[in-house]
Amino acid sequence: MLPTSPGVTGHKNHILTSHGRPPWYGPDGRAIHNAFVIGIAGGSASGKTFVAEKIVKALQSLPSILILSQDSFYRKHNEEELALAFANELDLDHPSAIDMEMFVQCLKDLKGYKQTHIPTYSFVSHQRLAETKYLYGASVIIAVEGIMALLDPALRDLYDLKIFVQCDSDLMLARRLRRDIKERGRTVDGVLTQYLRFVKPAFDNFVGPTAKYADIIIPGASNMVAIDLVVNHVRRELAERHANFRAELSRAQPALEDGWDADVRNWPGVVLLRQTPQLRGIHTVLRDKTTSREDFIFFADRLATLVVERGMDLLPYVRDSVETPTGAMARGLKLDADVCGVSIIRAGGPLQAGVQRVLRDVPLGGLLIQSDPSTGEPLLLHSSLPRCLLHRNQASETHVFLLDTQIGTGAAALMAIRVLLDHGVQEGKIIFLTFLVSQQGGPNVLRRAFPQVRIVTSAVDDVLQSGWGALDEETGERRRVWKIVPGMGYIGDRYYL
Ligand SMILES: Nc1ncnc2c1ncn2[C@@H]1O[C@H](COP(=O)(O)OP(=O)(O)O)[C@@H](O)[C@H]1O
Ligand SMILES: O=c1ccn([C@@H]2O[C@H](COP(=O)(O)O)[C@@H](O)[C@H]2O)c(=O)[nH]1
Repeated sequence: MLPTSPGVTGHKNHILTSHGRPPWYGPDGRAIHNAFVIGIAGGSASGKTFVAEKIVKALQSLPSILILSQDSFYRKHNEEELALAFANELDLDHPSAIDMEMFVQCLKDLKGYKQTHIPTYSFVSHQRLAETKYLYGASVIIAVEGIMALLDPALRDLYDLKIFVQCDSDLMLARRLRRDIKERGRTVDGVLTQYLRFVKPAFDNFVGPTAKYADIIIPGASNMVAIDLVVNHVRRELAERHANFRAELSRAQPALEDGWDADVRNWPGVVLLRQTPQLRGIHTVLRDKTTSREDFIFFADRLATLVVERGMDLLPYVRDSVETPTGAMARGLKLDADVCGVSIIRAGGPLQAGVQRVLRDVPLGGLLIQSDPSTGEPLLLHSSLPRCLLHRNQASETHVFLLDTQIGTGAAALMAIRVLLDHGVQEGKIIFLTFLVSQQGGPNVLRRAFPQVRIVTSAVDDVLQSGWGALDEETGERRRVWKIVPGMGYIGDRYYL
């Protein structure tokens, strides 16, 4: 757990997720635009955090909003620097006090929809802490606040909107005195010494002059009107982006490319399980609407094992030899890959259990993706990836079994693959394991966007039918639904209900 006490920066960098994250990529699977970034600079205690929090609060109906604080990027201090800091004699207001390179890199990652790890800094111990904070999915707003947020040109290049909070210096000093004594364990003398020696000169030399880069100057007090203007501007910008995205999606109806075989079964990346009598028998039970829940679970579990076992054949193996109990040597193979499983919740559940039966101690994670009832768009509601995927260098070496029992339109699959790629997983190391795919729709969408992803399926059904679901009592609306025909119905419901 990260410390969330005052004086520690972990509590400042947080993502607020409200209604889920809509697609941040187009039908080709590539990101359409970058996250919208707001840079907020101003003197110490001018009200930067206050402004950032008010903006985020006003925009809370938008998904995935992050406040990123420059305070997290103070450098690690050695013993000598620490002693100076505790004596209020370390200059923490000079630009060199901030690890600007790391700040820029983290912001670049977030703006490009990649995951990142933010350092944590304690104002009480004047030190960078051992913990880092994993951040991912801030697709909409990143309000970057810090005294030097507008100083570095590389940082400025990343902002879509630049704000400077202009505050009277007496007010800043009064606020700082109160805050540093209450939250950062300082004394009146200490705060004043540091202020006169470092904070004020740094403001005059470095911070104040960056106001010229701002698109908008916000007063440090009584600033709700200015904040409202900013919020309206951001809303307009984001609405425009969303409208463009919709237009692009509607233009890109899935269609077979020239030269593609009309039958999904013959596509290079699609591995269809051999249609043996036992497999067909299992399918018959699962497709039968009169099958009891107990039988459904039993046969779904059997099918999951067969699908996962087939997926195992797509992983790399190396030669191995072992001595047998007879004293002879036997040549064989051993698995040569780090593998994890990520299921699309909750229909991926039966396959997740299958992966656990086949690969002992396999790291597992989940992605909760549901469709928006009003637009039909997929929404990423929750992501809990296994630890091996949180760091890019490890993620790039890991094979991922992505698990969902059906691929219909391919919308959830596309989103899940995008999340994995954002974390650095290699496209060719993603193997989608499923019970059933539709001949139209899903595989077509996936092959077009991510041709290296392989799909292992136990069946291909011919029809993908769209229709309207049951009436929602609360909204009075019906949700657009897709079903594979003949299909197996909603496998998650039949398995878990
Ligand atoms: N517009 C405002 N109205 C009232 N109090 C404010 C306002 N802006 C900031 N403050 C108060 O001033 C103090 C310092 O503000 P903060 O936003 O933490 O400064 P900064 O992030 O610039 O260092 C906080 O206690 C905050 O609540
Ligand atoms: O260990 C530290 C690190 C920084 N400071 C002071 O913090 C302010 C910047 O933070 P704001 O939230 O923008 O006020 C800067 O003026 C440093 O002097 C510190 O006191 N101790």
